[in-house]
Amino acid sequence: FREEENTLRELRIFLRQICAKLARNKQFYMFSKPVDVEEVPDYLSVIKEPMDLETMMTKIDHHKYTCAQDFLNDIDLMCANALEYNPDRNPADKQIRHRACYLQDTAYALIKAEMDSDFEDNCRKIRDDR
Ligand SMILES: CC(=O)c1nc(NC(=O)[C@H]2CNCCN2)sc1-c1cc(O)cc(O)c1
Repeated sequence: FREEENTLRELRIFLRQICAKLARNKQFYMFSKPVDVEEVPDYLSVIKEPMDLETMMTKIDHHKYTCAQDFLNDIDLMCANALEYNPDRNPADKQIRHRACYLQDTAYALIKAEMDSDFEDNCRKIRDDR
């Protein structure tokens, strides 16, 4: 059991580094904090489950992620929300969709590049056994 806690601690440290790196990128500014309903008043009537990088950092600290895929699922949610809220062909919507896809691809690439697949397999086993 102590080994499992060590593995999950290592996962949290790794995910914080990934999350911080994404949040530092100016191109992902609009994904860094919860959507500001002052700026986009109808957002919560369209998007049922908002997600952002600050919320994800808090979820790491609350031990909500037991493997990298759980973290990537929230990245996928954040991206899907942006595509859903910005469907139109106008330049503003297109740019936000592009940024959302770029964020998603960057997150997957960072994790695949820096995470040992055996480590992720171990984390998933811990998740599935819980
Ligand atoms: C994150 C997101 O999905 C988002 N989408 C927007 N879309 C629009 O403004 C489109 C909607 N269609 C008509 C043309 N405007 S603004 C916005 C946003 C940007 C920020 O700088 C902070 C923030 O919290 C949210």
